[in-house]
Amino acid sequence: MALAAAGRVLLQAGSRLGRREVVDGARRFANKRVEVEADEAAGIAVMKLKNPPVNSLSLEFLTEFLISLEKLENNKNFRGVILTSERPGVFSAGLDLMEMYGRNPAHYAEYWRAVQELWLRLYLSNMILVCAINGTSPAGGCLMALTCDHRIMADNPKYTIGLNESQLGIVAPFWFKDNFVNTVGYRTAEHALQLGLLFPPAEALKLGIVDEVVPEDQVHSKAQSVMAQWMAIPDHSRQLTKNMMRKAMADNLIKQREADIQNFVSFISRDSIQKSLHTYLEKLKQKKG
Ligand SMILES: CCCCCCCCCCCCC/C=C/C(=O)SCCNC(=O)CCNC(=O)[C@H](O)C(C)(C)COP(=O)(O)OP(=O)(O)OC[C@H]1O[C@@H](n2cnc3c(N)ncnc32)[C@H](O)[C@@H]1OP(=O)(O)O
Repeated sequence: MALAAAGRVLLQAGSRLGRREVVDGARRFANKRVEVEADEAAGIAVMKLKNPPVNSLSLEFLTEFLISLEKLENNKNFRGVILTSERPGVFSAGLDLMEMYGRNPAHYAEYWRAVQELWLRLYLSNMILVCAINGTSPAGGCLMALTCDHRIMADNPKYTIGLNESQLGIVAPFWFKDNFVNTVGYRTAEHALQLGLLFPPAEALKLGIVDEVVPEDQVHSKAQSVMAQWMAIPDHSRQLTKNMMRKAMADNLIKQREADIQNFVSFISRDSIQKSLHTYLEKLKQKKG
């Protein structure tokens, strides 16, 4: 119920943005930041993140992504989604730092609600989600991948994945932490979260952050073959099992959603946290010059 209401708000936000949909033979639809190649006969869609330069999860991106996902969820012909980046090299740089820096409390609250919504929608999706991680994926990018049922990462040692929030002077919220703990186990999560570690593919595989590492040019074909394997399982039994495994964790956020937003707003508004973000943003800039 709460999810449906939030979804309506996002749809309204989407139309406020005035984005026009491009429909190409009903097989491909795109808004500015998300491209969907939808093969209705096969029941599979490929969702490509395309929010240059680094697929950061801005409020506009989150809104467009949620609208595209909802379209697929509402069409019962679609059973599986492959999530990937349109720009190989960066899967997603995570939450958009500019949405959390130098804004007002109302903006922080709106942004955080959308971040929660993305996580809940992906984590509780009835569809099979396969993540084709074709680039670096820190923090919120990693979280997005963690919501999927199966993760395949490109074997490129330049790419890393993990929850690096503590390196930015911020804290991974409890539901990021829970999702991570449920994936890699408590001790690994405790260690990695405190140090804000980012792992190259081989290490990520060893720790269970990803399920498979394959040569870069095989990420998409592998995602298709994994999807075929998952599609062979009857939907009702797979969905009931997924729900049984995930519901308690999602409910834990749903029941304290407003408190979580308030925590985020007061945490991110602190002068000390804004200073940390400023320092990190400067570091990103200096890296270039
Ligand atoms: C008492 C306890 C209470 C607890 C309460 C908890 C409350 C909750 C607290 C807050 C929780 C927040 C959780 C946050 C999650 C996140 O996801 S934070 C984001 C983390 N992301 C990163 O650290 C990645 C940073 N980026 C990079 O490392 C690199 O950009 C890259 C991804 C490796 C790509 O490198 P490259 O291709 O070389 O591109 P760049 O030149 O570095 O970047 C291009 C431009 O993009 C900008 N940019 C990069 N990342 C981001 C980003 N995440 N958001 C916004 N913008 C980004 C970068 O600055 C460049 O900009 P220009 O200089 O203007 O070109």
